[in-house]
Amino acid sequence: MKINIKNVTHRYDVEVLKELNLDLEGYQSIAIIGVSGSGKSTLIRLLSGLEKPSQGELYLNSYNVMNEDYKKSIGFVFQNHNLFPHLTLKKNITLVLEKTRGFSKEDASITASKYLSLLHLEDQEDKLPKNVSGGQAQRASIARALSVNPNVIFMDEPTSSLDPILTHEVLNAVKELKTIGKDFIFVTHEMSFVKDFADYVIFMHQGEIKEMGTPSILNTPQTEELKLFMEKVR
Ligand SMILES: Nc1ncnc2c1ncn2[C@@H]1O[C@H](COP(=O)(O)OP(=O)(O)OP(=O)(O)O)[C@@H](O)[C@H]1O
Repeated sequence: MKINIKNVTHRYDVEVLKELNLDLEGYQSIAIIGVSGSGKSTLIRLLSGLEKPSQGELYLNSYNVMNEDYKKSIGFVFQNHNLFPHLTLKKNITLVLEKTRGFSKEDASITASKYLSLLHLEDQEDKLPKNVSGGQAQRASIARALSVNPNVIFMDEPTSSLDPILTHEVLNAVKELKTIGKDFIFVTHEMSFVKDFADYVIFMHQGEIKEMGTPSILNTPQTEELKLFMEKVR
């Protein structure tokens, strides 16, 4: 994928991203890491077009991310699964496909089953979110994000609400998606997942990109901030 960030500043009550510039091309799976409050979620929300920057512009694959066509070409997985509680896992997907993508009932059903199976949920599709594990619900929300056939999938700490076993289960399922030909941009605190899945890493610190490069930067930090971060997460 190709990312171009031009002079982006974002503020809520204070400035959380500061004059960010970035030009990247040729990576398929980009991890954004950093301590809590460093601006990772803000950056991924801006890149996905969920929020508009206070200043500056962001482009993904040459689309301005505020473009409505762009927004239809991406999928987003939130920290919590965000499924409709009153709908089964399968209905959570078919509803989106029918209402926002114009799928017929039959096509929506076939597509939902296909992606639920890909995430190993074929025997759970008729259950409500409250009747499956947190890991299964999060896998269903990944299936939902994939079902609209996006070019890029964003994941904002998809395992932050899960225990270590469920985290492992969800991340293993994501690793299996490496070969499906999609691009991924994700925030995570799981460094082993970064090493296994990412082909590029962006390390944020206090609203700035402090270091970036292939995952090997994690083994040889050049800045004191990344060195300290790696000591904390190890
Ligand atoms: N909607 C908001 N309103 C006001 N301040 C916000 C909002 N969202 C984030 N912030 C602030 O912006 C800063 C960066 O937050 P952000 O969520 O991007 O960091 P993060 O690195 O993703 O943190 P975490 O790992 O805890 O999710 C923090 O100081 C946070 O309190």
